[in-house]
Amino acid sequence: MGKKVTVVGAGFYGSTTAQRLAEYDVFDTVVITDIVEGKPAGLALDLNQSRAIEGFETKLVGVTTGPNGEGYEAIEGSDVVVITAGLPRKPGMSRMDLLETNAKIVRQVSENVAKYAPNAVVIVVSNPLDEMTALTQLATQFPKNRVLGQAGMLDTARFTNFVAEALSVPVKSVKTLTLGSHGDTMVPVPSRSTVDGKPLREVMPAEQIEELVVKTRNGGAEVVALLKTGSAYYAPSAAAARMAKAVAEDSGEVMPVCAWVDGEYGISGVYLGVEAAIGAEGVKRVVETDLDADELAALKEAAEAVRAKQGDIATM
Ligand SMILES: NC(=O)C1=CN([C@@H]2O[C@H](COP(=O)(O)OP(=O)(O)OC[C@H]3O[C@@H](n4cnc5c(N)ncnc54)[C@H](O)[C@@H]3O)[C@@H](O)[C@H]2O)C=CC1
Ligand SMILES: CC(=O)C(=O)O
Repeated sequence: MGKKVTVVGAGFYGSTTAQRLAEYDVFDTVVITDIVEGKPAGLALDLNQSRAIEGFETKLVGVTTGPNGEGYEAIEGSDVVVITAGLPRKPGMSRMDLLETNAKIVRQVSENVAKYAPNAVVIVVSNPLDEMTALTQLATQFPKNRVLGQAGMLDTARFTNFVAEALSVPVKSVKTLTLGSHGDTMVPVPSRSTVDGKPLREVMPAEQIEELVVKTRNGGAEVVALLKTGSAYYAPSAAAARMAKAVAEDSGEVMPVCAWVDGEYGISGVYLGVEAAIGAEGVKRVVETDLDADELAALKEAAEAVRAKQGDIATM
């Protein structure tokens, strides 16, 4: 049977994710849902009309859902569900300021996903990301490997871009890594970063690396401050779409994602940004990498910060 993916939320993140997923042409169907009357259907109509130009066969279906789960039958049989529903930040807001509002939205969406797409892998993007990923697992009661969050790919892509720009080298020649939370305790990992295979620390002074680490942590806020009306979506949707593709193709590709950590790095019982192999079952395995002592300490600190918040969301 053909593959099916659902994108919940037809805002900036959801619509660009749906477009990327359709253009990959690896799914038979992309369903896009929102609570706004007509918007998902309009987006699907528009995207379907681009098929003849872009040359993809994937069919898009847009559905408006109601407060009591009306319309959710459309997501039945989804192999993957990407949850983008929720408010984005405005200038001056932290991701954590979205916690209570988005928790209500994500819980309602998750309960319907559990009911109508009980076998799906769920990729969460709504903020605050680490907490919303934990909440989705709680509300769906899906196995922990089948619920993961998108953040690390985006944060890593930002770090890579900043290094490439600073050194005026092709993006392709740069490899970086970012772990930890999608927030203040994000952990960019210079020790695992290279330029043309050479350690980043050999080609860039320590102070400049530190500047780019800080710029990476503020990567999302910098875009919010410029856009003023919402948050980033081109790079974020590229990351979520790649994760959904890896699930559909059962590729086993290793990506930085928010995954359930159970003993890796000496950390247990928390959703955290780590590298993981992604496939049909979601997270196939968490992949540990060597970290410097200070990077490992920062990752443990991130785990404790996220754990404290993930406790609160159980009651939201
Ligand atoms: N994890 C990450 O790296 C990133 C996360 N985000 C987060 O993604 C979320 C979406 O961002 P945008 O698309 O830019 O916002 P947006 O405001 O453009 O779209 C959000 C959409 O969610 C819809 N929605 C609200 N309640 C819903 C429900 N119960 N069911 C279905 N749809 C519902 C709204 O009607 C709206 O169309 C935000 O929480 C944002 O902070 C954004 C960028 C990066
Ligand atoms: C919005 C958000 O989380 C980001 O751009 O990183």
